Amino acid sequence: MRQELGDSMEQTVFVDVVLPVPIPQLFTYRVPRELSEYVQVGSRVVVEFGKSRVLTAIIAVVHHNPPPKYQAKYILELLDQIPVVTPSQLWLFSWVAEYYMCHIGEVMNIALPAGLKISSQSKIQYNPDFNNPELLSSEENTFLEFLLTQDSLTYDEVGRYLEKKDVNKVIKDLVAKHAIIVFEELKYKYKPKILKKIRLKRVYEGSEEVLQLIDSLEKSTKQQELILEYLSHIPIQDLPEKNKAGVEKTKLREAGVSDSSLKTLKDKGILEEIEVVISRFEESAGNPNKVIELSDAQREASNSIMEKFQEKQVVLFHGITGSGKTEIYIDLIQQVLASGSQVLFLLPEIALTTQIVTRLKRVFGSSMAVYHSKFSDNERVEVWRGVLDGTYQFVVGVRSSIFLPFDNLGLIIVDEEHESSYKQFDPAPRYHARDVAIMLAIKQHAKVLLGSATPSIESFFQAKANKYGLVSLNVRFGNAQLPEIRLIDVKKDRKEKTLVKDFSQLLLNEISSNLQNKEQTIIFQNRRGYAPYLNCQECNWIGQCDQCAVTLTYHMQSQQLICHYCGHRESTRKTCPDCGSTNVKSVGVGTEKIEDDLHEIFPEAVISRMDLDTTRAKNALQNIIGDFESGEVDILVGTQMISKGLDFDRVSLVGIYNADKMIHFPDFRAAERAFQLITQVSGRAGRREIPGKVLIQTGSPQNRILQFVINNDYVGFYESELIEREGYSYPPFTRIIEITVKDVDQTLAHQAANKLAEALSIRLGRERVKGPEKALVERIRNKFLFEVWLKLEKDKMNIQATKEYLKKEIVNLVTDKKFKSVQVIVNVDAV
Ligand SMILES: Nc1ncnc2c1ncn2[C@@H]1O[C@H](COP(=O)(O)OP(=O)(O)OP(=O)(O)O)[C@@H](O)[C@H]1O
Ligand SMILES: [Zn+2]
Repeated sequence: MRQELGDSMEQTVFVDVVLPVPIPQLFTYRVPRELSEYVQVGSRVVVEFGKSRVLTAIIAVVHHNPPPKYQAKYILELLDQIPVVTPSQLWLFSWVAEYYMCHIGEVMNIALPAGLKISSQSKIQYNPDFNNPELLSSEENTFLEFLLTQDSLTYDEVGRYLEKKDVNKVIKDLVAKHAIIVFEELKYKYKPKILKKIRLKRVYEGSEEVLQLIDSLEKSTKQQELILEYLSHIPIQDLPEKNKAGVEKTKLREAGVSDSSLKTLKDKGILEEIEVVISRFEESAGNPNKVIELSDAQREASNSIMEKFQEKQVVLFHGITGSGKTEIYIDLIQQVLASGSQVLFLLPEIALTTQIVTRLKRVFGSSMAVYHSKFSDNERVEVWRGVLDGTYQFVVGVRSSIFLPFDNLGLIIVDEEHESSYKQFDPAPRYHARDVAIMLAIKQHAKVLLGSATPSIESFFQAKANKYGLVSLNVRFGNAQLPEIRLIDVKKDRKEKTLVKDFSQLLLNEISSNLQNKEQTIIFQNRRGYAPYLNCQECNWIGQCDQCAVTLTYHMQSQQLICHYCGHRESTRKTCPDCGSTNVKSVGVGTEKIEDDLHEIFPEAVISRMDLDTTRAKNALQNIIGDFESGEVDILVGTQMISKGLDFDRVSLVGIYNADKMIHFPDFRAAERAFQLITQVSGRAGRREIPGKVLIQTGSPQNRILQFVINNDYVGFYESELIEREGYSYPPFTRIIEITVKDVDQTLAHQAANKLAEALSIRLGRERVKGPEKALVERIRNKFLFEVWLKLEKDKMNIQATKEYLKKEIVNLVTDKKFKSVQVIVNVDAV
């Protein structure tokens, strides 16, 4: 907060600011006297950083102490009279930085929408003092002549003029010859949305005046028509005060009004044009008081959640698929909003673009804001400001919405709390939104509701330990029953040669009878593309990414081989690059191939596909879901995207094409993930009157996880998984810090990782330090990756002290000349 200045008003004011860059400390700047009264914590300032960068920073402290070690520069500009970042946010940013071992500037960078960070761009200008034209080459001369005709040019514009990609050298030379000047121009990123409107000048507002005006235009039919058209929108004869708001220009145009008559009437001083700033979000006709009738079981669950909140900050709500968790959330949200507090509802990325938002909008209308990565920066800025000024008391958003400027939260709901997409992988901060939400709630004395049909092992553990309240809902809403789940032994079918394109007869029969009954089917395969790889049948060549240690995935539609790690693409090959054979085949199965095979087997069926490849465009996902909802599509093939909280009426069959990859994945969380994913996908079946069936194709029907899945036994799964976790010291018994050491030189990366692991084990003990080992994908974008894992027992280790020690050891490593090029990445609570 701003400190009292008392009678020392003459003293120079300094501010310590957070800069959106990875540096460990705050920087001090000096405030020009004319601004010193206005600087406040949480306001943005524009400052120069380094020699040529201009950045937006946030004021964290206002004081009178000049920095001891350097001469403070002046702030260049103060952007806000009213702070855009709250004290609670600044606190959260530094908590996140500390906990996830990154810099506060990196948190700020992720938290603030780009539209709130003005940036600078370099431009060049002719130097008016230049008088050595003999120094210039003829090319430079021509360019300078062109520059003289322009005010200034951006680097891009220079590139376009010179038809060169890299103009740095050209510019550097010209600067050295003092022929041009480089300067920074600030670009404001946020642009308000402007609506152009037309209205009558005030003198015509009265009914007498209007009538006279119409009469006076007797001879100019077009102009008279325009006035009459205007009056049809705004009957100022009856309501003169309506004139003030005017009519949208586009509305008049739609009615056939020409620009020329508009211009004439403007020139004559009869009409005027005004611009108003409007919201980017449509006013939707919500009915804020829509009453939900909860079923008895739902009402009981809702009451029980409220009761548990009396004692516990966090409640875990374990409600099976289709139990109607959303309706219960709505009930709770209404109660909290009515008490005057803010509510944040977190959803995983995919779930958010879809049905649930529509359902919430219907209840909460335009008082609810949505915060999403497919929104433009401008839209994000409007949500940010709307939360600040109280327009939005309720926000539904993805993980980054925990950074919005709330100051009075009453409830945070984390739906599908088990979802790993709540954890950010790259770049830093590598935070887990669920865990940050709990910290935020503690800070603001709010409650947290974690909801899932398949809770994370961590959360269920906390609930069992009585740290969180636990509420369970074990019946589906209405008359719906949980689906019947059966395993199909594909090994047996393969031996008996009854598989058709790797589909079992049983699954095909069920799909076929579903088609006859006009019921819908979902087929799940957790692999996109056509086939995992291309393989030469003669010499065994396999298509690999040049830069990453992975096979390239074959995509048939685009006829490309694509690396799913770095995005590298190349066109497919008909012949083997090694031996020249034409016997090159695709091996393995992705969603694109399944769609293709099903087309062949069921030519009459309408089939659609939902994966990363088909949903890139802005509305693609909605369209796929819409077509499936409306019943136009018979079979939907998809990756894990189809498991995310979708609610369809007529799905009576879910087929899981191959469960084996999921259950045999080499990762301590593989079992948990597989159980969650298969249960969630299965949960899309039979959500209404029609009972659902789930068929799972597998080579390991005896597998522990699958046995729990078919019995719908979450608690059994949890208990068995917990034994495994305890045996191997994995979370929830430990915290895991994953350290990745990267370098283009494999040996160097390995040596560096070894050195770090050695240093860490001296203090922590060998048994707490695992590795270094090659990462699962050992090379990405030409860098070799080695991982060191710290397993820190929660009850024995001082995590804070360990982190400090780790920081120190990393600094030791990277300041060693030998390892100068090595990059170290720390991921706290890696998942
Ligand atoms: N009280 C209610 N009144 C009317 N319809 C309801 C009610 N409760 C639930 N439903 C309907 O039942 C269906 C399932 O509810 P919902 O999608 O909220 O389940 P869920 O618990 O979120 O399941 P999942 O975890 O599988 O996503 C929805 O279509 C929902 O509209
Ligand atoms: Zn690659």
